Parts: sequence; C-alpha cells; structure tokens
Amino acid sequence: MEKQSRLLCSELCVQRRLYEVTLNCAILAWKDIQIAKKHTGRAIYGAVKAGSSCVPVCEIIAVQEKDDDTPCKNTGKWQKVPQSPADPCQHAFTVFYVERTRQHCWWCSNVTFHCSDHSLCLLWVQTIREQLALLNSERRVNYYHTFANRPKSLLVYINPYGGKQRGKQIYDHKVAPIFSRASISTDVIVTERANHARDHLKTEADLKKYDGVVCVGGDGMFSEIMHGLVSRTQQEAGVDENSMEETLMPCGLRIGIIPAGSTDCICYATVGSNDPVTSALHIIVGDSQAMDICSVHNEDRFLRYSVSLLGYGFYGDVLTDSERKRWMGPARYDISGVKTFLSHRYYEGTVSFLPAEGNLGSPRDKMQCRTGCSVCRQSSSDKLVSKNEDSVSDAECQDTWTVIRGKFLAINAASMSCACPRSPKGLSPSAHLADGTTDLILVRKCSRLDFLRHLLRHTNKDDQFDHSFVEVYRVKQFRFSPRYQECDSEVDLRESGVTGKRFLSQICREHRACGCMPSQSNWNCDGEILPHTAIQVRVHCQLIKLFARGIEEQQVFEDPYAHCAI
Ligand SMILES: CCCCCCCCCCCCC/C=C/[C@@H](O)[C@H](COP(=O)(O)O)NC(=O)CCCCC
Ligand SMILES: Nc1ncnc2c1ncn2[C@@H]1O[C@H](COP(=O)(O)OP(=O)(O)O)[C@@H](O)[C@H]1O
Ligand SMILES: [Ca+2]
Repeated sequence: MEKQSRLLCSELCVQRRLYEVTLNCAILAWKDIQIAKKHTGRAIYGAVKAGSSCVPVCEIIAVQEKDDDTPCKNTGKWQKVPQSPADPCQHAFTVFYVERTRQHCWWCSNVTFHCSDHSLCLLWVQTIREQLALLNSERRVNYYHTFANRPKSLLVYINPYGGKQRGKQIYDHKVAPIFSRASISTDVIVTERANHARDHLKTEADLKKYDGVVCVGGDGMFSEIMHGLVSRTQQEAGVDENSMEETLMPCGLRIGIIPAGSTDCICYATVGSNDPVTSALHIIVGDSQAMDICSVHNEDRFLRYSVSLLGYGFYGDVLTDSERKRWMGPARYDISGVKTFLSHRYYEGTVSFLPAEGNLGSPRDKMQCRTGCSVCRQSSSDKLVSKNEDSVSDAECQDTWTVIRGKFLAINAASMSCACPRSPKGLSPSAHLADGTTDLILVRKCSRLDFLRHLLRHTNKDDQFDHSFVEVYRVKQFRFSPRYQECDSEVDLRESGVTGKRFLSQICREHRACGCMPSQSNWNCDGEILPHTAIQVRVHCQLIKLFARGIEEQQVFEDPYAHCAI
C-alpha cells in the first residue's frame, strides 16, 4: 500500500487518554501516545498494535459532532449539553465505522474523540465528511480493488410474511437506524401480496429517484425484486424476453438483501452470513458484486430467471411439499426434506448441455469464489471483448452439446455456491458468482444409504461429488426433457387418438397408480415452483449487481487492517 500524505494530525482524547490521531485520504488512525512510547521509545505508525487502532476511510459509516446527539438525562430527548469552559474534553466528535466480528459478520462500532477546541473539532468532522464524499466522486479503488459507490436514496420492499415473519421488525430495529445514521433516505413499501414488489418495480416505480433497491425477506422475495428490475430493464431496452437468443441488458440499479427469510442462500453466498446488520453495512459502504442470471424458457416462452438453485427431483419435491407447510416457517424444509428423502423418488429424462470452455475452471477445482475473484474478473473482461467483437463463443458456434440420458434422484444447476446455514459450503462449493456459468450436478439413481451419504456431505467437509453416482459439469446452457414428454411422438399421438396433453396426463395418472413408473417432479427455481418440466436454460454473465463484495478471504477477516500504514 503506497504511503498517502496526511490530511490531519492532532492530539485528541479518547476516554480521557491522549491519542495521536491522523487522517489521510485512505485511513483514520489513533494511537495511545503513552503506550506507544512505552513499547518502542518512539512513535509507532501502522497496523493494530498495542494502543493503536485504524479504520479505512471506505469503512467509515458516518461522523457526527458529539453535542449533535447527546441524550438529555432527564427527558431522554436529544439536546445540546452546556459545557464547562475549563474542560479539556468539552468538544467531541464520534466516528462510526465497520468492525468485523465473527464468521464474516460486520458490526457498526464507534469511537469518540474529545478536544478543547471547537474549531478543531469542526475541522475533523468536515475533513472526514469531505473524504467520504470523495469516495463517490473520485471512484476510488478501495482495499479490495473494487469501486465503492455509496447510495444516498434507496427503495425498500419488506415481505412481512417471509421466514419467521420478522421482516418488518428486523428492518425497523436493526437496519433503519444505521441507514439514517449514514444519511441514506429511503422509501419503504411493506408488501401486501405475493408479486406486489415485482409488479411495482416492473411498471410503476420511479427508478430514477433511487441509487438501489433493497429487499427484506428470503430468496423468494429477492427473486421478485430481481424479476421486476430485469424485466423492466428489458422492456425499456426493447429486448424480447421470450427469445432465448436475445442478449439481455444489464440492470443499472444495485440490489441489497436484508435477510429475513427461511434459507437466505443468496445473501449467505454473497456476503458470508445471514446477519441483517452486516448486509445493511455492505449497502452503506456501497459495495458492488456482479452476479450471473439464468433465463429459463419452455420452447419460445420465457418462464423465469434464476440466480441460485434450479433443482429438479429432490429439491423440487422438497419445495413442492414444503409449500403446503408454510405455516411452520423455516422448519417446513426440514420436515419436507426428511419426507422427500424417505420417498426416494427418481425421475427419467434427458439432460443436454454446452460445457463452459476456456479459463473457467471446474466445479471440483477447489478455487472458491471470494472477494475480487480472478475467475469472475476474467469473465468480465471476456464479456467486454465479445461485446465489442459482436461474437458468439466457440462452443456456441460449434454447437458441441453433450447429451446424457438416465434416471436421476436430483438434477441441480447451481449458478453460485448456494451456501446457506444448512450447508455452509453449499451445493457447489467452487461455483462462481459472476463467471457466466452454472454447475450442473446430476445425481443418478442410487440406494437410499448412498443418497443419504451424499446429502450429509453438504453439511461437512467431505466432497459431495466424490461418488460414482454423481456427475458435475460447468456449463453455459442446458436443457432438460422428462422421459414421457419425449415419448409424445406423432405416432404415439395418432395411435392413441388423443391430444398430446391428454395423452401425457393419461399415462401419468395410470402409472402413478400402479407405481411401476416414476411420475414427473417440479423445478425449484430459487425457491419458486416452475409450471413446466421441459426447460431450456441459458446463463447471462453479470446481468445484475448486488450491494455485496463476495465472501472475504479468511485473512481479511482475521486482520482486516494489516495493511493500515499511515
Ligand atoms: C436429510 C439431510 C438433508 C441435508 C441436506 C442439506 C443440503 C442443503 C442444501 C441447501 C441448498 C439450498 C439452495 C437454496 C434454495 C432456496 O432458494 C430455497 C428458497 O429459499 P427461501 O425463499 O429463503 O425459503 N430453499 C429451498 O429450496 C430449501 C431447500 C432445503 C433442502 C433441505
Ligand atoms: N405480503 C405478502 N403476502 C404473501 N406473500 C408474499 C408477500 N410478499 C411477498 N410474498 C411472497 O412470499 C414468498 C416467500 O417469501 P420469502 O421472503 O422468500 O420468504 P421465505 O424465505 O420464508 O420463503 C415469495 O414467493 C414472495 O413472492
Ligand atoms: Ca456462476
């Protein structure tokens, strides 16, 4: 880290001890003068050492003059406190900043600096505020080599019925106070029905007023917001979502997720935790994480988008069963999980896919997607090149589709790791957030015991792909057709003398009754049930951006300020 020139350096008090406080355009540092002298005989500058602390400017949430908000002892109201002129600590300002706690969680910490000179106090407040403002205007690169752009105005949607139905409470008590501390203005909409947020975003919301959209809820609620924004962007750009070949337009507004759902996989896999305060702080510091989106079509009809799991068989059946148990809250997935596992249903069909080529790695390479991921950065520059050359990738030109037929317990496409509290490493631990691919996991028919072994490996460190009945491929496109839709040849239909649809429902009914043939499952698309089983899926690289930075490496987490030289 190159040494930056100092903007301010003063001797200020923190809890009645004298500190040397310094600010440059990257770091605010404060050092206990007595302790520093005792340790080295001279001043120490640098990392967090005895009596020294520092915080990057890009992780300062706000700075406030202390007498702005001193609570009055008697009334509890906020008022200016009269000070004695002799008190060397009579003026003060408080800096609120990000502090890392456990397991990728962030916390809003604060430190109050005191001094006897009011104009010095004001100078500090003003200079820190100027530096915060410059973060946006100069598009400075922060420590994590990403640009931060802090939002000033946000549109917030709250699902009051998600998860344990605590969305509104979580927002009001944990998030709104820190948004207000960071001077972010918000328009808040508490949804009144399913798809309220999606429809409002698609047709009504005046999006020019906002720097981002925030959803308070689970993966289903995120999916609503994402559909609203993506569809609105395509409408405005004149892109036909029903055509699979169309290049979709990326969305201009970032999305923030305040987790208040049942699985919260999208939040967990992009931040590393499902803590609402951590997510709010990532929004405030203006983080940005690009994310892939899969479009799902049935013939020439657009069905849905997916960012996390598209799962047929096991995860489709768990979701279908769990929807009837919504009243149980998040526990519905445990009950339905066990029930679906015991039913041990398998499904026949054909999966075809276009493998990802180039430097995109493999689902088993152990190169996990982390903040500033090099694989995702490479995909971003490849995307720019192919846009300029107006070209289609080699694999797509040559049409090198791989076709696999079989009996499957589960067919899963994980466009990100799908890490969540139930499975901290996720369905595909090395999947990338923004590489333009999805990891296609095929779990073939096997014994109950083997399937249980495979499932349990999602919860421990063992490799869930290391089974003879599991295959995994990194792909750009895939298709699935269930066996009995493949049978609807003209001959079958002519002979049966019925329409295709009637023919299909007839065999499904007959064979479900005798139990000799498995029926069809549903697709679980980011927690929503899809109405079709035969689908065509294409990954669109980096179509949306979140207020997140991906999961931080462990060393950043353990010693975030190791590079704090001032
Ligand atoms: C019998 C032992 C089972 C152990 C299985 C552990 C594997 C867990 C992997 C979970 C992957 C979850 C992927 C995310 C899916 C969500 O989009 C979806 C909807 O979330 P939300 O809107 O917040 O409710 N959640 C699910 O489909 C739940 C899957 C639970 C499977 C047990
Ligand atoms: N006000 C509302 N009433 C009923 N359903 C809603 C409302 N707002 C959103 N939804 C729907 O609730 C479903 C689940 O929401 P989500 O926030 O993901 O919770 P969970 O994680 O518990 O599934 C989503 O499909 C969403 O469309
Ligand atoms: Ca991906």
